[in-house]
Amino acid sequence: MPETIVSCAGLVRTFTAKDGTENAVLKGLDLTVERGECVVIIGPSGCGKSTLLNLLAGFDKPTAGSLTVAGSAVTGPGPERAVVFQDYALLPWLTTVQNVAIGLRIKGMKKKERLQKARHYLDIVGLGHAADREVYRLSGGMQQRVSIARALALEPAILLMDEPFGALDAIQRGIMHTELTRIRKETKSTVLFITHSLEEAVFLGDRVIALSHGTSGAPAEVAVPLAYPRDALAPEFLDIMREVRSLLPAQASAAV
Ligand SMILES: Nc1ncnc2c1ncn2[C@@H]1O[C@H](COP(=O)(O)OP(=O)(O)OP(=O)(O)O)[C@@H](O)[C@H]1O
Repeated sequence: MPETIVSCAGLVRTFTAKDGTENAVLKGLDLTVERGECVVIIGPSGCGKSTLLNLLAGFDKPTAGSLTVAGSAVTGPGPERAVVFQDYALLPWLTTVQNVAIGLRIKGMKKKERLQKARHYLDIVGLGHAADREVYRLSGGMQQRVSIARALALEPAILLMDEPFGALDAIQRGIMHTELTRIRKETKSTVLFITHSLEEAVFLGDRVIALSHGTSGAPAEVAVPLAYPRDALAPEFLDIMREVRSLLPAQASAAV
């Protein structure tokens, strides 16, 4: 039986400007994510992808509707929802392992245990050898792996990833796609991933969900029943990319 990790029902987020104008970004979104799934969110700029992620992370509160993660209502940030952003948000004055361990303070773990766990997750992201290096000396791709290790170390119910590879060059991006697939297999993580890239969406997702401006109800989605490793040039991959593109408005699909 699948276990629901994320459940949004009738989720509304309306922003009100100083002059009273209302911007209804989410108008009653229904969405679920099951344990172990990688759900990718795609959609035109400004449609509310980051708004949704911020609500899930507990950085923002819905105007109406319900939002639960791992069976509990979201009322603020928590270690069961780890966020990975495009900028790595690392502390440059700390070493790599200290950067990963620091997030574990929130769990009240002793220092020795924190460092042990941090080293374990650095091994998982392939950075065990760089544990004691100054983090700011690492490449962009390596720094993004550190931020993923920091998120994984929390052993969260879900990893929330907001365009995490957006700042990487094409080669690093490709490496990170393969790595994330491997890490998911190894840690059985549940992931909600935001991207502008159709190829990234189909490469990583079990399901790709397309938001639109003012999404209400269950958004359109495409299942990606392709085995790993996925070949972005295979006809069945391209067919799914086309299907996902057809869910986007013409201007947005021209841009991706
Ligand atoms: N704190 C805020 N206050 C007011 N308006 C906001 C706030 N956060 C987001 N918005 C508005 O909500 C809408 C959705 O923004 P959001 O950042 O979620 O879009 P997005 O789909 O992630 O866009 P992009 O793909 O460009 O990153 C935009 O119109 C934005 O201006």
